[in-house]
Amino acid sequence: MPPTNSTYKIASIPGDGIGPEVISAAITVLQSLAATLGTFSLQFHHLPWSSEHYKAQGRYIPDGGLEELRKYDAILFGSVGDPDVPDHISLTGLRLTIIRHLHHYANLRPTRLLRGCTSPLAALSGNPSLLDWVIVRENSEGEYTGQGGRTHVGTPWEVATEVAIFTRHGVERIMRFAFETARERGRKKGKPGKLCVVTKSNAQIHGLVLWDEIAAVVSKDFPDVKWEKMLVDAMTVRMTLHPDTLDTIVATNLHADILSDLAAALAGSIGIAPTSNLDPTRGNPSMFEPIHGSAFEIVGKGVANPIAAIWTAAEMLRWLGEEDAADALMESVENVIEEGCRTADLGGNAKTEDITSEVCREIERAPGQE
Ligand SMILES: NC(=O)c1ccc[n+]([C@@H]2O[C@H](COP(=O)([O-])OP(=O)(O)OC[C@H]3O[C@@H](n4cnc5c(N)ncnc54)[C@H](O)[C@@H]3O)[C@@H](O)[C@H]2O)c1
Ligand SMILES: O=C(O)C[C@@H](O)C(=O)O
Ligand SMILES: [K+]
Ligand SMILES: [Mn+2]
Repeated sequence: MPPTNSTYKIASIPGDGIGPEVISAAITVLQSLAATLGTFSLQFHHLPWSSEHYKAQGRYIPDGGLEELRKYDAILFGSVGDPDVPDHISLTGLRLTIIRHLHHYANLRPTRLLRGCTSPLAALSGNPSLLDWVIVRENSEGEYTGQGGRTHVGTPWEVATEVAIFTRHGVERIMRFAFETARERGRKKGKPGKLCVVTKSNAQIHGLVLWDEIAAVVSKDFPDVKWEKMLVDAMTVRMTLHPDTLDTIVATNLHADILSDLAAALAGSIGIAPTSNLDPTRGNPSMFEPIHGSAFEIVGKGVANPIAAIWTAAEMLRWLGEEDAADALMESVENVIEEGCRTADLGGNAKTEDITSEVCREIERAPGQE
């Protein structure tokens, strides 16, 4: 196919902690890729929305900011969370507000063992292909709706509620998205799609029973996808002991949040794991971020692993339709890790900027680029 030379407008929100360090690395790598391939270009617009901004202005997002986001083709996000601001204020003030406003109801969290990474699972040594998953996280409701409240605050009879919300609309749309994802992954592998619906309907007897019922109804439209249910506690055991039996996984907002950190650790580090907050209707720009947070204890040391942010950048390119560029970027990343250039979380002593410059060098010397 001839190059289309599209130009994409990207809003970057580096945020807090190591967010600015890893987003700067991802942007450097993306610009090197765009310059080398010459098939697309990227224009970044930086938005300083962060806890510093909140401490100075009393809000994370300025007036009109959410509307402004709609002008972009995608959003590249770092992390939010600051030692001086309660975590629930920062997460709600920035990440969750954007996700709610732009209807990012599907959150995709791919995990695989990149070349050169070592899993803590002995069973995977010598056969990394045994771990290749994508977790589909429901990103709009469940345990994350902010419904509930506190009364009798500070007294011995204080009450707090945290209400999980499951709507037929919300559950059905994420199930359809998960079945479609499983079908598409099966098609690419030349096998039937495979979906594991994570649940906890033995104890969460209303919302998760609805979840299971809707999964069964939606499955009728996907007779080619092999699906099953699994309780979330048992799922942690299966991920650890039988990773090869899983492919696409769908879970509620909170269950998937927890399972995806486990998945990242099983693939070697939280420092490599990417995520995409998607509006699958494409009515709004989607937002891409590493799954990790602000990592306060390593801020400013130059040791943050930028690979989660770089893999995130590859997923952003994929969503924008630049599949070949995304594949080329991941090829370069894996070559760098395999050559032994690794940050401390992966057992090495390379700095953030070493990985960044090595990935750029690898992009420039990839086949066809000399
Ligand atoms: N989406 C987000 O923006 C997001 C995600 C998770 C946590 N948070 C926030 O971040 C703050 C810290 O949370 P936490 O400590 O639970 O999670 P975290 O992901 O920030 O850190 C967990 C551990 O992983 C390490 N780590 C994380 N990313 C790394 C990287 N790229 N390279 C090397 N090591 C890395 C950290 O040093 C720490 O030991 C909190 O305020 C939390 O609310 C935000
Ligand atoms: O759960 C969240 O929203 C924050 C963070 O832990 C994440 O994984 O995105
Ligand atoms: K993040
Ligand atoms: Mn998380």
